Amino acid sequence: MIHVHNLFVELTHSQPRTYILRDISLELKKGEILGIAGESGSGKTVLSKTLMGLIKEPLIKTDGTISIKGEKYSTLSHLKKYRGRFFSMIFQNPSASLNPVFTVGYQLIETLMTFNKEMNKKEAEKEAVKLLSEVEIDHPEERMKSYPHNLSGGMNQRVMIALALSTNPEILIADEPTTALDVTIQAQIIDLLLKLNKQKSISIIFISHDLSLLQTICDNILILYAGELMEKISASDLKSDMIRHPYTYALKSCIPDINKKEDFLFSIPGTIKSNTAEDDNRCVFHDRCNYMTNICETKKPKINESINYKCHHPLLQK
Ligand SMILES: Nc1ncnc2c1ncn2[C@@H]1O[C@H](COP(=O)(O)OP(=O)(O)OP(=O)(O)O)[C@@H](O)[C@H]1O
Repeated sequence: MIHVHNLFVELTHSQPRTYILRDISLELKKGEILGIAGESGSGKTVLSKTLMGLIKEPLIKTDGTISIKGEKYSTLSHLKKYRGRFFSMIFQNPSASLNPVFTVGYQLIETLMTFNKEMNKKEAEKEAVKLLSEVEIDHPEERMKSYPHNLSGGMNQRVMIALALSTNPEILIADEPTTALDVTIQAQIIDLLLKLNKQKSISIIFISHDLSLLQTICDNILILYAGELMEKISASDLKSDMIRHPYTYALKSCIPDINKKEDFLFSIPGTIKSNTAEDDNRCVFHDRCNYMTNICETKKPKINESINYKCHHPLLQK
């Protein structure tokens, strides 16, 4: 459904040249759930916004193509027509994404009528109630009259999902959709997304810091670091520690083990840095990697269709 080839997004007018996304290629199939993980600042949100053609200065796409349903685009302005109709997005904080001065019903009806010009108000109202019950909101007719501040965070996230579904998208981009919710509500929202994925064959791009969640719900996971794709791994390989890249391994080691009493929690030493022209000929993770050798400082490792990790010293070959 989507193929991204060698995508570069840079920060304009920066010295040295600064890459926000560098040489990213990915593929998303119909019905697939693709996870995107990485530390804060690794480029997860910029990648999803680039797919929707939503980035603007100072961010600029400098190279690469995005193919959607066989149509190949090298400029982002052409992606506008897919926004809403093909891609919908749900965000971290539903209460901030909904308009506080309009009822839930009004916001759904407006969106439905904007995207379906032939739909009249009565039909849109009926469809809005149907959407609210599809996202498992009780008494949907009554809820139509509620304002976002009348609803809990979990209910608002369900309304956001209903809004996202109102355009009948083929891909849902969920950017940390449960981070602002408490744990029990998180589980309900995840269950709802998985149900929609199964029932409607909607593909989902799920952005999260939470590797343990991603390995449970996704088919494949992309590990980003400083704007570069470090590894593409299947959920089953991640679960069974069939990990190649030291960064993926380090990220997974940050998940606390409930069965072990530990004196301290593991964290990756150092901090993520900007990806600049200085990284042209070296591994961008080299300065934080336990396996670093001379080659890591002089040659950038490659990731491609046959090698799913960007590392000179993949772990399983040791
Ligand atoms: N409008 C912008 N102007 C300048 N830099 C930006 C802009 N938007 C994002 N960036 C930079 O791009 C990098 C990637 O940001 P992004 O928000 O995609 O990270 P992320 O992985 O989603 O982080 P988080 O998990 O904290 O949401 C960061 O270094 C960020 O500072």
